[in-house]
Order: sequence, then structure tokens, then C-alpha cells
Amino acid sequence: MNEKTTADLENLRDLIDGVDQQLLHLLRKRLDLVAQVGAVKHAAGVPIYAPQREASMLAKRRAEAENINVSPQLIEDILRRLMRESYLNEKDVGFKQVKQDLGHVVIVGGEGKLGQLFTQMLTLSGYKVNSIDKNDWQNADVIFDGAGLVIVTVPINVTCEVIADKLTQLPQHCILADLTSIKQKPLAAMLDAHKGPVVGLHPMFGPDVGSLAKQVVVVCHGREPQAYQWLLQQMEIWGARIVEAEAERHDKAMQLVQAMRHFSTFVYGLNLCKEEADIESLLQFSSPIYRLELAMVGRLFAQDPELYADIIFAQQGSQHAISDYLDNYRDALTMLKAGNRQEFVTQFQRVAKWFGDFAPQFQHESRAMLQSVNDMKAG
Ligand SMILES: C=C(O[C@@H]1C=C(C(=O)O)C=C[C@H]1O)C(=O)O
Repeated sequence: MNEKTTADLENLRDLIDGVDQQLLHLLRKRLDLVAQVGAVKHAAGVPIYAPQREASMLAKRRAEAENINVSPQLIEDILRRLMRESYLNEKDVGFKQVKQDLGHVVIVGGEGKLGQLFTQMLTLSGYKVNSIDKNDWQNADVIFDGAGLVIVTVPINVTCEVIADKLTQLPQHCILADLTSIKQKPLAAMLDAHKGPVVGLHPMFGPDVGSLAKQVVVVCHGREPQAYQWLLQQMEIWGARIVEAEAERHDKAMQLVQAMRHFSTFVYGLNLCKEEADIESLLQFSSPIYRLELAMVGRLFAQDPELYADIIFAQQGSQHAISDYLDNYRDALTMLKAGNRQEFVTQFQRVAKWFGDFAPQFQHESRAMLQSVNDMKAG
């Protein structure tokens, strides 16, 4: 580089640094305003997540961006990232308590990660929360006395047993809920053990979400829905989206969404391990999509094997779904071994037709994900 180039670059880079510093101060200002919104919402019991406000704000900023020749997608990406920050910050001021006269909450399995998250959210909403774990059952009478809500969040393989053995003497008007990732059996066990209000919940997220904004909670109604309506409302204030489902339909969906998904991921990892793949060099050659895929597989093995064993072994029906998958895999392999390229193209088109409008929609969504994977690369 000659001297003039160096000087020009330095000059421009100084100006860019100045703009970035201004951006930083604007971010501080925005965060402060969002904190004030949080306080107003907290006082009024308005949900943390406001989809209409977001949609109209994004539409306006996109249009304004276009007017000044800024990519609308750029401002949308930035605003969406800022809104994620808002959910986290709004959370810290706490939430309105929907049910004032509840009595206390007991989380059965409160030491678990999901139990801790619910303890935190309920506490931020003004409820008194106690927890009962494996070693506390000798004090059960005292702990459950006066409870208005009991939430069971113990490993799936002991859930029904804990409900049937330990939760038969709850106060009559107490709500009994569970957070298990299957719903038919726990719901039946709860209805059996307790004569008061019962509701099955399945939070469709891990305990590391940070905020419940936009996260889905599946609700399977058990008994006396009017008695636990406030709880659904409370979760909506946390930002969650409530999706009602029949327990049977939910469990069937979980065979694909969870059991089969995680099992395939497990086998993918097992295969890499047995083949002694060299992750370092795979990463060197990786395309963004491979990097994303490897991250999705790798993250499984950073977690608790017991949790995934619970999910995969929870339902007999999952074995059918997984074996159908294996059959399809085998058929596809036969096609490959036979060199039947034409058949591959035909099957490909069949699947594409079946995906319909979802295929281009998913292509669009995944493009943004792949680009952020690329953004994260350093050096
Ligand atoms: C700040 C608010 O809360 C959330 C965050 C928003 C933001 O950061 O702009 C917008 C809408 C809400 O989902 C609000 O409601 O205005």
C-alpha cells in the first residue's frame, strides 16, 4: 500500500469508528427506553412480547430503509437482534402477578434445570416458590400444605410413579401440572392421583432460552380449565405462545419432533465417532450448512445423556417411526447402489411437491441462519 492509500484508509476507518461509537450510544438509549417499557408492562400486566408492534415497526423501518437506499433486510436483522435483547432486559424488571391469592407454588424436581427456570419466572412474577426433591419427601406434608399450584418436573421415566405415589394428598383446590415431554400417561396419572384442577404442559424449549418470548408451551387440558386459566395468562405475560393440543396428537407429533430427531442426531454423532472423523479438518473444509449441521449434532453431546435417553425411550411408538425411517434409508441406498439416478430425481421431485410452499419458505429462513453462521467465523 502506498502512503496515500494508508492515509485514506486510516481516515475513513476513524470516521467509521466514530459512527460505531454513535451507534453504541444509540443502543444504550434504546435499551433504556425498553427498560421503561418493561416497567410500564410490569405494572399493567401486558405481555413482554408484542407481535403487532413488532410487525408494524419492522414494516415502517423497512420502508424507510428503502427510501434511503439501505437494505430492508439489514435493518430488519438489526432490529430483530435488538428485540431479542429487549426480551432479556424487560424480564429483569419482573412480571405482573396474575393470581394474587394463590398460596405458594411447589416445584417437584425444582433442582432440575427446567424446574429452576420455572422457579425463576414464577418468582419474578411475585409468587412464593418452594421446591421438593428426591431427599425432601419426609417433609412433604409441610411443603404441600397450603399450596395453590404443584408443578411436576422430574425425569420422564419416574414421572408417573412420583405422581401416583406422592401426589395423592394435595389440597383439594390446588392445581396439579407437569412439564413432561410426553402427555398422555402423565396426564392420566395426574387425573388419577388428584381430584382438583389438572393440566399437562410441555414447554417446547430447553432451559437455556434466556427469555420465554415467542417460545411455545403446549397445553393439554385435564380438569377444571377455568381454575388454571390464570397460569396460561401468566405464561403469555412471560412472552410464551400457548398451543392447545390433545395429548394423543401431541405425543404422536413428539415421536417425530423429538424421539426420531434426537435419535438420528445421536446416530450421526455415533457414526462420526466410529469412523474416527477428524473434526478439525472437517471444519476446515466445511461449508456453512455443514458447520451448522455439525453444531446441531455436536450440541447434543454437550448435554445430559439421561435427558435424551428419557426422551427417546419415552414412547414405544417412536420405535415404529424410527424403523420406518431406517426402511426408507435402506430403499434409498438400494437406489444409490443400483446407480438409479433417474429414480433419485423422481423421488426428489415427489418430496419437493409434498413440501409445497414450505420448501421456498424454509430456503429463505435457512439462508439467514447460514449467513449468521458465516458471520460468526473469526480470523
Ligand atoms: C419494547 C417493547 O417490547 C418488545 C420489544 C420491542 C422492541 O425492542 O422494539 C418491541 C415489541 C415488544 O415485543 C414494546 O412493546 O414496545
